[in-house]
Amino acid sequence: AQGSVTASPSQYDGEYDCPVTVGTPGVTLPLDFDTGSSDLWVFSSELPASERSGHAYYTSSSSSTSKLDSGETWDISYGDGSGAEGNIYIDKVTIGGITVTSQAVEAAESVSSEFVSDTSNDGLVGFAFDSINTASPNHVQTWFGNAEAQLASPVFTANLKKGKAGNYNFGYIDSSEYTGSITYATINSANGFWEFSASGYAVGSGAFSSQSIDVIADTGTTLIYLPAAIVKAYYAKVSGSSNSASAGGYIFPCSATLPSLTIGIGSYKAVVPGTFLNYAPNTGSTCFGGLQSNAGIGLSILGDVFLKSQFVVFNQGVPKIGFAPG
Ligand SMILES: Cc1ccc(-c2noc([C@H]3C[C@@H](O)CN3)n2)cc1F
Repeated sequence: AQGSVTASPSQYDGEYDCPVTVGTPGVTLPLDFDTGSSDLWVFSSELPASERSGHAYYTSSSSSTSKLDSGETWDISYGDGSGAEGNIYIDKVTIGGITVTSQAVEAAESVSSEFVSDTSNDGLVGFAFDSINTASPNHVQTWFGNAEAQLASPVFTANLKKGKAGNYNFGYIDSSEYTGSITYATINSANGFWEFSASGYAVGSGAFSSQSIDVIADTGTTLIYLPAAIVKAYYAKVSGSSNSASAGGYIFPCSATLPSLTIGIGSYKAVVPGTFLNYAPNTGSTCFGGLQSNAGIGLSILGDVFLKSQFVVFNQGVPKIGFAPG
């Protein structure tokens, strides 16, 4: 089997949500696909009504194929401090025409305020490695982990776009979605992430600095977070920029012309256009950067601002990750 699903950006490309059908009869929910976590969870009828407002949700008792995964609970926290928790049902989950008949569906009994107010999604699908799934006392498998048996190849691809719909494909690589050739990096999955070493960076037309940068590819993170020294070197080329405590990061005049950012993957030079690095308006005539410091995060993240400039192959078989111009 192979499948494809549309990925729709929320405002400012804050996240990319995809339709996922759960249960029988199916309820279709927009879920945030997140290669930085490994829980599939949904808003559910078990939430207080106040926390469900503005959201669609899964009602296990209305699904003829739902079965309680007795004794199992989940409790997840995300990088921004948001989180959710609840219990678990086994039910059918279809994405892009591919059905997993016995998927662990983590039903939310409580969600943090960030999720209540983010009405773009009704939950998340984690595409990282099973080791960081939060189900307890036993891990449950990711949807992709369960779907792999149906796929010709243990791969999914991300073809995210700036300001318009893109897609995720499962089980195949569509050569019409990229140009040139795909360059792969070996993945170290010891921490449960799609983690690899980038080979360096360049700012605009400046010299490429060869250095190993430990990064994760995370579709659930909006921006790019790199070591402070690299970020400082980037904004040194943006007149009027400053690292603003009140804004929570680097800002600059919205009229600024931003240089591109090149990230090395092996010998491949992945270029993020300067326009992608003006993320969104801040206050007044200042704008907020798509590249920010990883200080306090503990690792560097290639989030959507980077990923939407590339075609990305996530190969869980090896594991390895591949990049080509999108
Ligand atoms: C309201 C809301 C908050 C956070 C997230 C979120 N999803 O993925 C991630 C990153 C950070 C890391 O934890 C794993 N990937 N963050 C999504 C939301 F809809």
